[in-house]
Amino acid sequence: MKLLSAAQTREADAFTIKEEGMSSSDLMERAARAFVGWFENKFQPTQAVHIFCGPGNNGGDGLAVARLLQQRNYAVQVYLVGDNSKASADFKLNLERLPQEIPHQHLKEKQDITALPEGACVVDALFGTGLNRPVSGLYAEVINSLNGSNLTITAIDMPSGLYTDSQTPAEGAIVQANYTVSFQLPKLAFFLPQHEAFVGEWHIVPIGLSDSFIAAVETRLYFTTPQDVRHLLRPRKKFSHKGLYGHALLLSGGFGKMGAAVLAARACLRAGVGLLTIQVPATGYTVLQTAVPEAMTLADKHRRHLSELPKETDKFDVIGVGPGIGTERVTKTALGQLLATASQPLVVDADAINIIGSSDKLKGQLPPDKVIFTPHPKEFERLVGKSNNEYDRLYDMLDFCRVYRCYVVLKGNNTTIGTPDGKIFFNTTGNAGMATGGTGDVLTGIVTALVGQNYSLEEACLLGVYLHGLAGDLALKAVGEISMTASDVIDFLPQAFLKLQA
Ligand SMILES: NC(=O)C1=CN([C@@H]2O[C@H](COP(=O)(O)OP(=O)(O)OC[C@H]3O[C@@H](n4cnc5c(N)ncnc54)[C@H](OP(=O)(O)O)[C@@H]3O)[C@@H](O)[C@H]2O)[C@@H](O)CC1
Ligand SMILES: Nc1ncnc2c1ncn2[C@@H]1O[C@H](COP(=O)(O)OP(=O)(O)O)[C@@H](O)[C@H]1O
Ligand SMILES: [K+]
Repeated sequence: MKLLSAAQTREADAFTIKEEGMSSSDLMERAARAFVGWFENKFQPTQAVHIFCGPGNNGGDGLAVARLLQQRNYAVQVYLVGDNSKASADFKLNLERLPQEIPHQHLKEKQDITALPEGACVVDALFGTGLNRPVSGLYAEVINSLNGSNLTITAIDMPSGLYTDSQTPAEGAIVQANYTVSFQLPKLAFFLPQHEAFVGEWHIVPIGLSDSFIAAVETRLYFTTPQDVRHLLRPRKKFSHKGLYGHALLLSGGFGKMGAAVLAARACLRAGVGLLTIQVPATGYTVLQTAVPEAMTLADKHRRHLSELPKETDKFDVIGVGPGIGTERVTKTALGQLLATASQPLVVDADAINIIGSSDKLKGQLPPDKVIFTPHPKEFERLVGKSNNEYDRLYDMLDFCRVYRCYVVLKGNNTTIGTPDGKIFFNTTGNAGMATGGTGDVLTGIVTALVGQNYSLEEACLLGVYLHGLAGDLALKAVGEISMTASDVIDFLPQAFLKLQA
């Protein structure tokens, strides 16, 4: 699904209003109803609701929400913050519609801010996607007092003060919401870890924005939904044989890190590869033969480190390289040979990223349109460099993808995939239980398997990352986030495939 900028969201609102022949206040009413539908499921009418409204349409939403909640027997109190003389037309309309029984108070200066009762629910309707400068003055005072209140805050559309799609200047006050209930589509800001404390848990409520507008609008930003990836999965043909599902080679493992090779290999097999060969340092030979009997194992001549490529590398359809390999000189040399000679796609992870990141020569040898990097944030920094903030990191990632014509899978809570043609996809599966050693090796195995099965590199990234997170989400239900291990993620991979196919 596409992500829209704040400006595109405004255009989508305007287009929808025109297309459906309704007024902007009708759309606002729809938005308020959608918000209230979510709110009712979350909070009981026994809780007092304090709604803080700014001067624009976000404040207008807040006023409409106040009216609808009061109809549903919530005890509502409204605060009109700042100077409302220049308020938006739909704000004014909804202020007129506000029933007299709902107490409302103007907050015009700092002294007007009072403490809220314990247990109250706060609704933040100060600013939404129309925010156009950092929040200061009275609005900042209100925001700071809400943030200090320890009350549960639910933001309408956006946590007030946070820019929708660009870096918020450091001096601006930002609401720290527990929940953000946003209209129709998530906003770019929700996907950046630096905003966790502001956005809280985000939810989307549909408001019927024009499908045709969204289909036509140009963007390079996407988030992955089950619908987006489901259709990518290809069923197996009845008369097919293992030769049709690719022969993958994994170059992985090192002394003390043979487990990385085991995890990547097991995941690779569970993700449907036809044949798998693993090359490990000689001491790992028995480990791999025992732990992964389905795979063929080659022993490197070096006991502790990878130091050579197999004799016939051409026969493999894909090569996954990196988990557990270390950064010894012999390994660097072998990796250099691989980059210089590989004819097939490469999935590059862990220390293979670190080695390439530290050498401009190796970067210069990257074969175009053939490499997928799967760095975690530290490895990303070593490969691409340090960015000023997480927006810049997205642009730096795209630059890197464009210059080297490669794919980058930046791992994290919303793993972010960059493509050489300038697209960015945010994944939506996965959980903090996966923050444990070895889960990245599992991803390498999965993506390698998918490339081996002839999925395009973009498809393999999207599908692999989605399935990896989904397996983690299914594991979460069975073992919880604290006990989850990388092996659990592999164990739930079959169910993840089944769920996506269902
Ligand atoms: N369009 C639609 O039909 C629908 C829209 N919807 C809702 O509308 C929201 C967008 O509404 P919006 O565009 O009116 O902007 P909004 O976020 O309320 O802020 C603008 C106001 O704030 C002011 N202002 C800005 N920054 C400021 C600052 N730092 N400090 C102080 N003031 C500041 C700015 O004033 P000015 O810049 O003129 O001083 C202006 O008055 C969207 O998030 C969703 O909730 C839904 O109802 C669905 C239908
Ligand atoms: N908080 C989180 N939410 C969702 N996924 C996470 C979280 N933390 C880690 N993960 C996932 O777990 C994997 C960790 O990879 P990585 O750091 O390379 O681990 P390792 O090197 O131990 O294998 C990545 O795919 C990442 O997306
Ligand atoms: K808001």
